[in-house]
Amino acid sequence: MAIKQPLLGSKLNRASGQALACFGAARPVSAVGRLRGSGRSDTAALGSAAAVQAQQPSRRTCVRVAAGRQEAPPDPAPKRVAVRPDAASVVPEAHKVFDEIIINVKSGNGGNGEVVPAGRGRWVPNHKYKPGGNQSKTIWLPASEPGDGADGGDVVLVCDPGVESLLHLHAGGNTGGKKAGGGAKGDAARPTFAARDGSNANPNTGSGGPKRNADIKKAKTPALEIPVPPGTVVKRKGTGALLGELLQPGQRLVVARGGAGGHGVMAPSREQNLARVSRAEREARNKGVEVVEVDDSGWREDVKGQPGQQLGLTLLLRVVADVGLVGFPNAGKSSLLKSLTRASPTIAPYPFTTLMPNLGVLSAGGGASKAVLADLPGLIEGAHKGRGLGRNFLRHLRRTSALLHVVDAAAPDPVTDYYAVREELRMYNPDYCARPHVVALNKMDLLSAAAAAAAGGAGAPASEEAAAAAVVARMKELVTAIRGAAQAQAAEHAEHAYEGPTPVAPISIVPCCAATGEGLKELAAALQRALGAARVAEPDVLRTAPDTLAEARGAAAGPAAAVASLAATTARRAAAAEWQPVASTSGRGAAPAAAAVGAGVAMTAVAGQRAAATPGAPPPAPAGWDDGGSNAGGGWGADADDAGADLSAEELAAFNERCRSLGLIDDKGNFTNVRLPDDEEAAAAGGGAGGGAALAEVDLNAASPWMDAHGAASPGAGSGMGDTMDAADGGGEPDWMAELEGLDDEAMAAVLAELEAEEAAEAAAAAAASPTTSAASSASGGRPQQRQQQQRAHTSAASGAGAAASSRQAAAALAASTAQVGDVGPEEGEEEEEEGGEQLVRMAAADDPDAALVNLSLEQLLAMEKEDWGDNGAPKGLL
Ligand SMILES: Nc1nc2c(ncn2[C@@H]2O[C@H](COP(=O)(O)OP(=O)(O)OP(=O)(O)O)[C@@H](O)[C@H]2O)c(=O)[nH]1
Ligand SMILES: [Mg+2]
Repeated sequence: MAIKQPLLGSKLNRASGQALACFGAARPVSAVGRLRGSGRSDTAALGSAAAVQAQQPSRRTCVRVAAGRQEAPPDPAPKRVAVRPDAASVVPEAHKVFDEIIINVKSGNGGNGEVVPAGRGRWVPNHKYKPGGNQSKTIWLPASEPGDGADGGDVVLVCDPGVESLLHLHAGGNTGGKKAGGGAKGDAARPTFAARDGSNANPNTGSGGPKRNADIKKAKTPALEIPVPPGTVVKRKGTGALLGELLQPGQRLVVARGGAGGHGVMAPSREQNLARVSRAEREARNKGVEVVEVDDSGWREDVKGQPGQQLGLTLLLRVVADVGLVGFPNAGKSSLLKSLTRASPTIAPYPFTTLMPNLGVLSAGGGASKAVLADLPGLIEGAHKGRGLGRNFLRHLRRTSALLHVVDAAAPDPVTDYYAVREELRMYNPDYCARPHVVALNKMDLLSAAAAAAAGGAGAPASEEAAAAAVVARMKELVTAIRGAAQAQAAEHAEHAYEGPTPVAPISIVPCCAATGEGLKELAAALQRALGAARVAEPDVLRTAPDTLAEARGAAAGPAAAVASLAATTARRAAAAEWQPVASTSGRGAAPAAAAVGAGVAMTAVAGQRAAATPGAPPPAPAGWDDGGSNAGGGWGADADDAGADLSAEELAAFNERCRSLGLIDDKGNFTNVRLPDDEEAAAAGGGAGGGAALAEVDLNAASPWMDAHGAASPGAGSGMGDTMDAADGGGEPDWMAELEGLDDEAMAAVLAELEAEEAAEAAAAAAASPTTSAASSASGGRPQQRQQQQRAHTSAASGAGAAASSRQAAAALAASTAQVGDVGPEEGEEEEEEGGEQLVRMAAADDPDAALVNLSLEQLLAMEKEDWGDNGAPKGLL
């Protein structure tokens, strides 16, 4: 009985049979095995083209290759995409992300192969012919030399150190705005880069190809090279699959393989065809296959060139730099980069002047090697969640080894600024906080000017001295408080057992002034030390040393003692360190700024002497998270600028007071679980109790001399920047931050209306998806209310943890700490975030049956945790 077995379209490919006939080779081709179009259509996936090419020999069923061919011509020079630094075309996109782009790429189609009628040769022009010579004009080309079509051009990304950004790709592709060969819906606006198609083997068999000499086996098609800057990460759009990273100059990544050229085929003669068909039929029948139809047109498919690949790519730039400059907007990062290096970034008195990282090479500071500094766009609170495009900016830190925290010393609360940025780093990626870092207290000139004004006016010698003293006092206070904030962050990390390495203290805190150049030498030296530390430090050294952690944990038992013990640790380090006085710059003039920087020397020396004179000072602590004192001679931990290392009783009191004002410890000296709230939380708290009141005062605009001076330049009504950030907050979508900048009132109203509509749609979708949470969310009227609910829940959970008296409170603490784990998770896909969030919530609920009793229903808790997880910036993509 005949077995009915459809032959994939019920057709046989007779080309296979022909191969047997032509070569008589014992190829493993069964009548059912060789199917029409086999192996020819699977070129969509990246890399499959290579596999297809590997199969090519087996596909050449009817090609006879003549011996003694000439060598193939050398590859033509690859075509390069012109870099168009046409800023005009991108200016309207201001405040969008330029270091990320989605592009379409399309590799070239393969050219068609040649079909030569069986048994027939032909006369072709003789290229060696010269008039008057003895060569004939034409030569007889045997019929057995059909030419192959050329492969289509590849699309290749090339790492080019001469390119600094992805801007040139934003300027458009090379297809004149056209989408090459179709593409997914909605991607028409993307820049499209298409490589050239392969030429046909013979102009008679297709269109466009150059006339080829039959001696040439296969023409080459130049690849389309797209230059990208070092540090470009390439992902497949849609799946997010990482295709590769380009780090080294000259590195190449083939992102789309050109389609394979069609094979030259000698068309079978009628007799051959008949014989082949009947043989295939016979073989199939012998195997019990019922043959419905025999397709002998397969060889024609072989002649056709394969289509090229077409895909969407997401290109991200993570700069490759040694030091990343981080800080709030307007802190002076770009100004410092400009002063420290030869880079010329844009500097302006409005936030988000810097949209893309600026690179500069630091050769000062006595370091043997040159360091690349990357000035990043400003961060704001909530950056780790994406506020103000923070996530886009934070990812640039991935490849830096050390950080320079730029703090505006003249801002209302520089310490809070520093702490806020540190927290953003920690919540985005805890590893960032374990990197050696230097704090630059920038704009000391403004501090000095303010002090001089307060002391009775600049110019009078007596008041100048008083001003200098006031600046020194302020600087000392700042240095001490920043040290304290760093330690408190480490202590908090230990107390809550957050994931990741413990945040480290700054290697140096350097007062400086980008405007006058004061302190820059010291800053450069400090950066070199930080880089030295990063180079020598094992990963473990960057992490927490157990003994230091133990001290930090002791904070829970005796907070005041813990603060003292932390301070003592620092003092021990100061005593043990080989003090290296900072080169004084005070000799340059009697300006208060110079005095302030010079005061760093005096204070360093005083601190060193005082620490050395402390009776019974314990031996130096072992290398640790903020220590590593073994590197004498200016290495890791040699805090030459650590003016606040040794604390007197009053200083300690001031330090505690500072911590209290920051909300890091409560009135009794206990470390609190208070985090710096975002603007919404501050608004919800209404300048409420405890640290909230102090924290609510944080306002980038208020009372800032430099902002006031330039406030009028800010767009929109009111205080510009502040308004913009609030609007971005209200929208809840970080990317709106960019969009809102510079909009007029009308446009702003339209954007806000759109935001509201979107939120309403979101709420409706959420209600449809989850009937249990819909009641709560609709009752509370959408996302802002949901957030407030979450905040209330969060607050009650935190306060429960503080009291720590009952199992319910323990439950709240558990829930809170569970949420924190989510906060610091690494980046992953969005779906994973959701799943992970739910999982954690379920775990929390399962572990703690009392959770529902802590002023919260389980539904509320679920909603809160989901919200938390979604907003915590946890990981989208591998950034
Ligand atoms: N007086 C004074 N002004 C400074 C100093 N450093 C920077 N500025 C000013 O501060 C403003 C902001 O400087 P930028 O360097 O653009 O600040 P940024 O941190 O790069 O700002 P973003 O790019 O927006 O994040 C500019 O008007 C600078 O002139 C300084 O040391 N003293
Ligand atoms: Mg800048």
